[in-house]
Amino acid sequence: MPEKRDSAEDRSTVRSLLRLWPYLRPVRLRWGTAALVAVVASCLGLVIPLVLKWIVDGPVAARDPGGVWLGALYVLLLGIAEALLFGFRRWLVGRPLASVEAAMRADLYRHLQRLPISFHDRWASGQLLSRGTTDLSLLRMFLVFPLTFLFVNGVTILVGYVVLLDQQWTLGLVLLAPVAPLVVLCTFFEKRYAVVARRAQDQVGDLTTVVEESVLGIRIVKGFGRHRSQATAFRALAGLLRGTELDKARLLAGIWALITILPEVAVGAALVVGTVQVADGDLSAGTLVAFLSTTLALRWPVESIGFLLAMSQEAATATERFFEVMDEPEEDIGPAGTAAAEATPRADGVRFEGVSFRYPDAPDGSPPVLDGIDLHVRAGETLALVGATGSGKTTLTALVPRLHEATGGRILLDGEDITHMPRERLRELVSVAFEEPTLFSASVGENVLMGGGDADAMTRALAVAQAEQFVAALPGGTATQVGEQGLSLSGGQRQRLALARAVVGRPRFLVLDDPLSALDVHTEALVEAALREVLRGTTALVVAHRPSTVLLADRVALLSEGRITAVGTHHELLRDHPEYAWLMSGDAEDRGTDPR
Ligand SMILES: Nc1ncnc2c1ncn2[C@@H]1O[C@H](COP(=O)(O)OP(=O)(O)OP(=O)(O)O)[C@@H](O)[C@H]1O
Repeated sequence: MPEKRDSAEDRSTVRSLLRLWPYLRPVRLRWGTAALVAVVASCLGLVIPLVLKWIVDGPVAARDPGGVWLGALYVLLLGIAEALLFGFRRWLVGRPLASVEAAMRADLYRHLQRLPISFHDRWASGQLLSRGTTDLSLLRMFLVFPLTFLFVNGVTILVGYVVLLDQQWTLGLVLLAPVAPLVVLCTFFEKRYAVVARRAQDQVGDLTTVVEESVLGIRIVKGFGRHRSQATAFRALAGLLRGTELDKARLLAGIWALITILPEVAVGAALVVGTVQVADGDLSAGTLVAFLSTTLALRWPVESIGFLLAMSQEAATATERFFEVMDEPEEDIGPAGTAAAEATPRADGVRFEGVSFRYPDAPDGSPPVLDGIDLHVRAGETLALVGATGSGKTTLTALVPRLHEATGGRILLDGEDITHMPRERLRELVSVAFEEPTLFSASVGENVLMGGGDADAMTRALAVAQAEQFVAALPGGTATQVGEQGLSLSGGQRQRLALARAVVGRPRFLVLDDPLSALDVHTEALVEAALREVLRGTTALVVAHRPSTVLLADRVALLSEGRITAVGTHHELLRDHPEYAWLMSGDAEDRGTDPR
């Protein structure tokens, strides 16, 4: 994962949280009303001690039972009003804040779809998953509770202290004594907690990655009997996370203890001073009762500050982690408008002119994967790309739909530079199928129609990919659910559906990265015969490892160490280029070594 860890000090908690404002803005009225309702409810709690003072100094002193009952009724009504108002607050914010979380999640998902492949190459999927789930849930909890209560409790404490100072300023000052040390301690705590909270949230991401990999790779894990080592790796990470969570708990326990003990000591001192004052006749018993009840009413607002700060810190970290992804630049969508699409370009096929490419995360000084590629795939032609493993074939094909950006040179489709085309149009023109076919949790039909076209086109495409028969035999035909949540298909069946998806929209340009590798030779021959029909009007670049696939092509280009070293027909290359002959001989697969 590329992001900085333990970087919570880079940005203050408040500055991090302020970035949530655009999401909060639509619900600001409701949130503001809810906060006001909570302040009123909380301050109602401070009226109760004043009623107690009235009861003690009034009806109790005058031995008037009717007055005491009346006072008790006031206290009961105040309590009920406080509870109702808090309930109302919850109702006001519950739904709007859930929609804030939903909006953030939708934005994150949309953004992830638009980030370049190089971003996804760099980031572990578990880190992205944890940001979209755990972090956003943390943020919703923060918006519902700590954000409101830091404000509400702050106002309550302020009002409470004004009431206390008003009742007896000397006792009030005794209670205020711990405020300064507490502010210093809280600041120190917040800094330490920020670092640990960040570490914990990153570790949750790492753990998610391990779980995800183990689930996706369960066949390998079982096949190689690696469940013990996977479990060990999982336990190690879980142990790390447990340690970090314990660090958090220790810090929280420490600050909670201080936040509880210091004010309690001050209350004890105020009680002693107050009792002496009552004994000296300087203070009424009712005032002392009211004073101490107010202090008790302030206990929760004061004690809660510790964990409210902790939750705010976690929310700030979650916000940082959310915006680390959101701040990543999206792929540029290319020039706006469709003017270029309307001007009918000359049919020129695909041209690579001096194209070079180096992966952004390649080590410094390493040679580029592709270097000065000049290649012309004529309009309507099928060109096979052959090369040793690791020679850059997949990389070259990925440059055509701009899954990666060429770092030098240019690629022209029918004479038009692909960087001058809107990306959407480019991807309409170019269709792709990869050796590793990915199917989504959707029906067979939906998977195929991702490539465009209609029901008739799908029937044709399934026929080309020789998938008609097995699809018809599926329990629900093309409506059968496949992918992770659905029926499991064989590798060859998946490849054929991926191929159908690539050809269904009858694209002008087709890029196939060894899409028939999992088929038996008979099925491959049938697919190729049908593909030849499709490819007649299409310019195609096909990565090939086997002579049977190469025979599908009009010409062949040999890629060697990132350069095109020969172009010609299969037979010309077989005759003139030992490396090609070696690659096609089958010995290459058997020996796994290069003839050079
Ligand atoms: N995301 C990446 N980051 C850095 N280097 C990469 C990345 N993907 C591939 N490479 C490197 O680029 C080189 C070419 O890889 P590529 O997948 O294009 O080869 P290939 O010819 O398609 O191989 P194969 O026939 O085995 O599929 C390899 O050395 C590989 O290690």
